[in-house]
Amino acid sequence: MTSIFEQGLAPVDANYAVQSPIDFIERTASVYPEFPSVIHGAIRYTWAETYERCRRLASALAGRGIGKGDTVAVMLPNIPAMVESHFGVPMIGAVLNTLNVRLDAEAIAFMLEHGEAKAVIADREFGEVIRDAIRHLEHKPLVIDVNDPEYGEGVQVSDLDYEAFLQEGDPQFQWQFPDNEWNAISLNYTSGTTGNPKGVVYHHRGAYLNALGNQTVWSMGMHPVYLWTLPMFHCNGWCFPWTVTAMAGTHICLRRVDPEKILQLIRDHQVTHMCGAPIVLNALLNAPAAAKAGIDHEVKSMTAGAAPPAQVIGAVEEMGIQVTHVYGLTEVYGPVTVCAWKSEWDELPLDQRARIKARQGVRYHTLAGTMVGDPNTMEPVPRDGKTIGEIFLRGNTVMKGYLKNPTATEEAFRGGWFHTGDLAVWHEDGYMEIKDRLKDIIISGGENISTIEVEDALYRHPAVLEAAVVARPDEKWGETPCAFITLKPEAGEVTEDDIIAFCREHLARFKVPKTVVFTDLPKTSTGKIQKFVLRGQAKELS
Ligand SMILES: Nc1ncnc2c1ncn2[C@@H]1O[C@H](COP(=O)(O)OP(=O)(O)OP(=O)(O)O)[C@@H](O)[C@H]1O
Repeated sequence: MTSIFEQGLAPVDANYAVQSPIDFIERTASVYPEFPSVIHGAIRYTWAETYERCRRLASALAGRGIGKGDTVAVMLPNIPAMVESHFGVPMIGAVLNTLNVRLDAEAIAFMLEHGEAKAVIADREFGEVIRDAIRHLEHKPLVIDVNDPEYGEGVQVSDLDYEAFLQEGDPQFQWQFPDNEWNAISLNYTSGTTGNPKGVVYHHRGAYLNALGNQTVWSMGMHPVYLWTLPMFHCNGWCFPWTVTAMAGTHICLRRVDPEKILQLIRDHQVTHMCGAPIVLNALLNAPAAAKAGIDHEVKSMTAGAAPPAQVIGAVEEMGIQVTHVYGLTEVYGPVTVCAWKSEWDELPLDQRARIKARQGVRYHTLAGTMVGDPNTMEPVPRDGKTIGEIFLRGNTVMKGYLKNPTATEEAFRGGWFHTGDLAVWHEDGYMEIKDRLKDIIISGGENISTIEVEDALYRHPAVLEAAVVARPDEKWGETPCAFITLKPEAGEVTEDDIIAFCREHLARFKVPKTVVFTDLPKTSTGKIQKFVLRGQAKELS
């Protein structure tokens, strides 16, 4: 007897195809050609037009000798050219390197050189930086200038205009599927909250899976109206350029995060979905009441990038915006776990619901496994909601590795898991809850203090707009919590003592900040608070 496994049913062309998210645009453009694809101010495209523009881009790049395995860098805000790059570049087997638009010329030059970019597509807003960066390069890439009519300023980066470049391309270009789904689709440098950028390489299969994973965990139906409040340069917009296209949705472009503009676009276009760091949600909450008025349709938001304080989740939901809380990193294509919601929690009071939702949750369907474990023994911690361990992830939506950095790659994958550097507890129901990043946790008198827990308490203070807590070196305790706080404009007089007294009511005594600094908080381009900058400031205080 031979088993079914031994019947020689090998994969053949008829039953085994490469998985790539560029496939989605062909389907959407052929099924829904007249549906709106991209809206940017006065610019409106249909899916037939967007598909044509992507094919032109692919063809024009190929015409300039760019092809399989070459890197094409883009320095773009969330505009149509950015959506088009997510398809046009990989259509020729090239690798899309989305650059962080907040970086300076030196950092950009490093990335262009390290990633060996053959072409750069750049918006004039960043013209000066790109010009400076390219001056430093030995091998000059082809530079394409994007003159966005919605911007109309900036510095021209080359004589080759993006629209003219598209005209060089064939709108019916017969693009090729990758011959292997393990081929690289994109290169994303880590955003540098830790200061050391590493080139994270994604493959077609992972991008395809995470794009569909997003749709599944969010129960996203057909034709979402998706507002680009998350930078597409960050983990390829968490794979949403591909998700929204798969669902024949409309990409609503947005050059910069401006709460009043966001609220206006939500109203004008009846936006159904948007993503962003908790700080973006907080900014919407604190927008003027008039700007918030008149939104009466259902809006869904997905948040990650930092721990959303329960207070922020509760207040946003009260405002009528439903929150889905996800967690991930650049190394795993954006979000890969979700606080999967259960209807039995619907009846709980808002505050309790928000606390449950503040947990980072369980794996996406498209991720193989999560574990909270001891980083030395790699043994899982007990599911008691108390023991802290590191979060480990594994599966098809973990990066290929770091570009030209085998040591860091090996280290990151040690023991068969991807090491996140995030510390969490595991609850009895299998949901993870982050307590801190390994490098952020405060150790005071031998006790661990979760900066997230202290921040959560601070956000409950009615005068606090934003808060971040870091370790301040201390002779007696080793470290003590130091709180940096931005007050709401209408807060009035609030003192260090007021904040400390408030924290005493909500936290164990050893967790209460010993120092409070009122200031503006330094942030990354994705809206994350740069704790390493604050740690430096806290050190100086000592
Ligand atoms: N839902 C979440 N809750 C708490 N923290 C989160 C959540 N989502 C993401 N994070 C934090 O963001 C980190 C991933 O961020 P990202 O990959 O953008 O890198 P970065 O921190 O901005 O830059 P770098 O890795 O260079 O320091 C996670 O490791 C985690 O610490």
